[in-house]
Amino acid sequence: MKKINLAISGCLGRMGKQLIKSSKSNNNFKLVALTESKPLNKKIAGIKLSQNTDQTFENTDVIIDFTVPKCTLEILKIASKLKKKVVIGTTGFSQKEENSIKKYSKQISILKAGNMSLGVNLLMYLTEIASKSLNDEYLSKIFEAHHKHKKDYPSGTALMLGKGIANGKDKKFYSVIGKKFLNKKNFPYGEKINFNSIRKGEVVGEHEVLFSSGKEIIKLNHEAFDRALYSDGALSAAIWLRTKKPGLYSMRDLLNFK
Ligand SMILES: NC(=O)C1=CN([C@@H]2O[C@H](COP(=O)(O)OP(=O)(O)OC[C@H]3O[C@@H](n4cnc5c(N)ncnc54)[C@H](O)[C@@H]3O)[C@@H](O)[C@H]2O)C=CC1
Ligand SMILES: O=C(O)C1=N[C@H](C(=O)O)C[C@H](O)C1
Repeated sequence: MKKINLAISGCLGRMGKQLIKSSKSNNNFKLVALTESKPLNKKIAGIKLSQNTDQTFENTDVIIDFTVPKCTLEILKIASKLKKKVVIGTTGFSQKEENSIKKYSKQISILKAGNMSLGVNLLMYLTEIASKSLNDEYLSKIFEAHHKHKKDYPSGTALMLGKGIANGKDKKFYSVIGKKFLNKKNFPYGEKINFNSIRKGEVVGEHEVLFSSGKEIIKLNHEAFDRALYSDGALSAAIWLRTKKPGLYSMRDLLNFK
């Protein structure tokens, strides 16, 4: 089968570097473009780094984006004009930006996931089942820990897990979001879902969903140790997206966790 011409944005970032490494050892891909936020006279894997322009992406089949929301929207504007497919791993979007992504997905195929790992998407599915199975005596809260460089909180994964709790109760997610704590030693359960985000060291990613009745606590936990987890998921998404018509897809569509 013809190789997928791949572009990676944010190529000097933690995920960008991981994606270059993982794509170079994956025969399904030919790396054709690498972008960064400013002009750099630098080559990686024989490819001259550039910025996000029509010309940069002209020869691309799929763009994988793990950057910042502003960059993602910049890429989607170009991708929708050139009819390119996009895998979005970036997190920290506002509601307005989420709505823009939805609008672009009417024109092009987009797979967007706050966490590209099989484990977290399975955890979200298990969270939905737990939330559906437990009565309203059980309150819930979500804990997450990441490296000290991470700017957004709660993490995209924590928000996914919160959505899993809401889905289990057949409620709108935004109606059940509680308090968002940062670097608290302890944090309370509430009538809504409270979040606590710890930023320390070089933690790759840890998430825990807790359900408590006061008489017992049920904990669902995921720990990531290697960013290859995410790049492998993103590359699988790029392959899966190849045959998909315009629309907004998630890893749950790819993994078939219904
Ligand atoms: N969905 C998932 O499975 C995962 C998502 N992430 C998310 O990916 C994003 C990036 O994470 P990291 O790689 O750790 O961050 P990072 O800060 O190490 O890398 C981001 C890169 O994007 C670049 N960038 C910013 N604006 C740009 C522009 N206009 N054009 C091109 N490049 C631009 C930056 O210069 C930087 O090199 C975060 O939102 C994070 O939450 C991270 C890991 C897994
Ligand atoms: O910034 C990170 O590192 C990660 N971000 C994603 C998130 O916001 O959930 C996914 C993963 O947890 C790593």
